[in-house]
Amino acid sequence: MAQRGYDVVVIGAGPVGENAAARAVAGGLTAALVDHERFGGECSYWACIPSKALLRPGNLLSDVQRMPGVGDGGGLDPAAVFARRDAFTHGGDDEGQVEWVQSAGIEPVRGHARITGEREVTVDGDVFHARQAVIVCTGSVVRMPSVDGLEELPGELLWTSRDATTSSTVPGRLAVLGGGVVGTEMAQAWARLGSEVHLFMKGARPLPGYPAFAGDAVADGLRCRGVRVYPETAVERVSEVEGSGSGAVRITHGGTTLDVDRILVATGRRPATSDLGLDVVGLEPGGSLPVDDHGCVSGVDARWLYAAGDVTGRAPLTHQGKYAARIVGDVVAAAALGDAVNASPWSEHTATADHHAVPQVVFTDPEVASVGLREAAGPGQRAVELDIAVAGSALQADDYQGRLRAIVDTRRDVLLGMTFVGPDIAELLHAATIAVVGEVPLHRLWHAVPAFPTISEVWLRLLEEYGL
Ligand SMILES: Cc1cc2nc3c(=O)[nH]c(=O)nc-3n(C[C@H](O)[C@H](O)[C@H](O)COP(=O)(O)OP(=O)(O)OC[C@H]3O[C@@H](n4cnc5c(N)ncnc54)[C@H](O)[C@@H]3O)c2cc1C
Ligand SMILES: NC(=O)c1ccc[n+]([C@@H]2O[C@H](COP(=O)([O-])OP(=O)(O)OC[C@H]3O[C@@H](n4cnc5c(N)ncnc54)[C@H](O)[C@@H]3O)[C@@H](O)[C@H]2O)c1
Repeated sequence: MAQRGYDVVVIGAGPVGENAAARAVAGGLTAALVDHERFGGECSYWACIPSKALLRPGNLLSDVQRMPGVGDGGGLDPAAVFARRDAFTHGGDDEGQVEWVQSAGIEPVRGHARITGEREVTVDGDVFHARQAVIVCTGSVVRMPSVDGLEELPGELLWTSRDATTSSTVPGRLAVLGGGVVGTEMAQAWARLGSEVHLFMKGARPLPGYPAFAGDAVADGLRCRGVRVYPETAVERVSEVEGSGSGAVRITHGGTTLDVDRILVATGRRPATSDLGLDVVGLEPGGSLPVDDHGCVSGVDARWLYAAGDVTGRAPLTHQGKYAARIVGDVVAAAALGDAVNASPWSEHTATADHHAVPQVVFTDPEVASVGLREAAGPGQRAVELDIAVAGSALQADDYQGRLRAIVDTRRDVLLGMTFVGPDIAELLHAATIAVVGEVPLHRLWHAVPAFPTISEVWLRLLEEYGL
């Protein structure tokens, strides 16, 4: 049993853990980074990167099909799409990622980490002492819904997001359970790759956290690609179809049945804390690790336990987790040097954006992009909604359909949130994020003249609609 000492021990080498460790090292500390699976985490091999690699060809094809004069684009070549995806994920090989970790001056450690005491982590028998801090970045894992028969289903028939992002076989018929972000993106991708897709959801439309016009547009887009959308439909039971040979799943809903080849469960995720030793520090295993705005875990004395990313239950997105990681790394480095932690909102040590300006893009066709508030939440807030119908959008695609909603603080004349839906709007989002974070007065935004003819000209229409 070896004993090793570092200033910081980071558990979990996903995008968040890597950034926390790198930032601590840049601040002059030593850091060990432990992972029990692949360096690069969920995002690199089973989530953001492969899912976007699967979606982009289909969305590009839709762009082509909306444009007279460039042919119909043919169809997708699934083998080529899978090969490009596998190039992005290096076929699951994380050696390049480990090399980057080493080049950043971080010590990579492979193994399962558990907290075994104050400032102490044990990895497969070896004890790591963290002089300054332990930072937990263990991410999240799939949450299985309680559907009758799901647990008994043979593994090869049941897909999670890991199968949906890594499969190189196109199922003939695919049922998707859950109309959230994973459900809609993967329904879109696999329909484009050739599957007959059936998308089941509890609510009236997909993407329940978004304005209704966004969910409706995504549902229409999916239907347009042949997806059968089942709103307000509870799947009551699933079972293997007997004698189906290669395997098929029977889905029972509302008194009818449907047979498919695979079922993808996309009903959410839970924090990866069940086997982390949280009980040793008086926390509940399996729950999220609530943190303050400096990333310090609440309910643990002496400020040595920090967390960032999906495990905290804050915004479960790669970019927001990396933002939290940069802050935690800087906070821990400052504390080690005896420097004061700057507790002011919007300071280098405070994750203020988590409360006001979390951006997210759903890469369906149409895309949905939002930051900050999506609904007016009280007095002094006004929702301004309009179609995206400017010269730039008309030139972008024939029959371009898009819409936006802005939430404005009418007392301060600043933007609190923005939601866009439409083809090719993802890159519009950062302008909105800057306006929200910078609290740029709308009368000043009036002078930010959008170039003609771009889709961004909708900003001018928005300000006119607001009354400028
Ligand atoms: C299908 C899908 C698509 C997504 N697409 C996007 C997207 O387009 N954009 C976006 O912003 N977000 C997206 N997300 C969300 C994104 O993947 C997560 O927010 C992100 O991966 C969180 O990073 P993390 O570092 O906190 O956790 P993870 O990436 O999950 O990494 C955690 C790491 O910790 C390791 N670990 C866990 N427990 C231990 C332990 N006890 N000991 C050692 N190691 C441990 C794991 O092996 C893993 O490597 C997507 C998610 C899914 C499922
Ligand atoms: N582009 C992106 O930014 C992106 C892409 C994919 C995932 N992610 C992130 O990953 C996380 C996980 O995504 P997700 O889609 O798994 O979770 P989610 O929480 O976004 O969606 C899950 C959906 O499943 C529904 N649901 C739950 N139980 C159900 C049941 N029994 N039957 C039918 N529907 C049921 C929920 O109502 C919800 O709408 C999210 O936080 C998301 O932000 C982000």
